[in-house]
Amino acid sequence: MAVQISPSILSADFARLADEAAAVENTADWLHVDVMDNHFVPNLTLGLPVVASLLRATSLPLDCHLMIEDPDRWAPQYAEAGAGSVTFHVEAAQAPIRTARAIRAAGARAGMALKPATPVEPYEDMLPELDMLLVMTVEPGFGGQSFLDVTVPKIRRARDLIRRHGLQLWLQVDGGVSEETIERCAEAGADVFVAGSAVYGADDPAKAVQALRERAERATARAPWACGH
Ligand SMILES: O=C(CO)[C@@H](O)[C@H](O)COP(=O)(O)O
Ligand SMILES: [Co+2]
Repeated sequence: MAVQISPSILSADFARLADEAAAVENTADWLHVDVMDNHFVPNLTLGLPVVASLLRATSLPLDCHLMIEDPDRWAPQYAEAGAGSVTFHVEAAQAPIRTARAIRAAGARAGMALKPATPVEPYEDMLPELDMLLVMTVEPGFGGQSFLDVTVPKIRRARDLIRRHGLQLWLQVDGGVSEETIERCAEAGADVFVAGSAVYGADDPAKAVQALRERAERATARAPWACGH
């Protein structure tokens, strides 16, 4: 199971998004796009028109993280627009299974996100409906926050559930992921790593992606759960 790095453009210069995407095009796997509506989270970013423009501006697949109310209505539209992956928050969804199926039907990977205090166990039965589970490692809403260590046991429990069910879904972490914290996440079982300030706050974003990948790969190789994968 390969490590994947998804730089978050929340920490990029919004006036130069095409250039900022190009800066990581050769080293990143995805471009993480944080959609915030100022209702689900106390911050406002961008929506479908910017996603449509970004799709034309980069060859990287877009990993859209929807921090919005009513994702049941909006998430399939991001998939129809051409996002490679669309992740909605379960706390905001009225019908998470229907929404995950609608994302897949529109041709994208379906992701479901959990805020730091939302447990994974109640959603065990719906994991087969998903292509990715996102464990938030900060409270959603802002870049540049400190990694919440309290979320690491949940990453471990999520990996354990995925393994026990024999599922292939990816396990993403998002928030405060840096060269200092990425190994903790990888050892606990994460395989897709979002990083905003650690990439776009660096002098060389492309090199920052490589450095994160190397650390995650080293930690994955020594992770106990990796045996048999
Ligand atoms: O979804 C979010 C924040 O809510 C993230 O994707 C942030 O953009 C990550 O930024 P860093 O914590 O890596 O600076
Ligand atoms: Co995000």
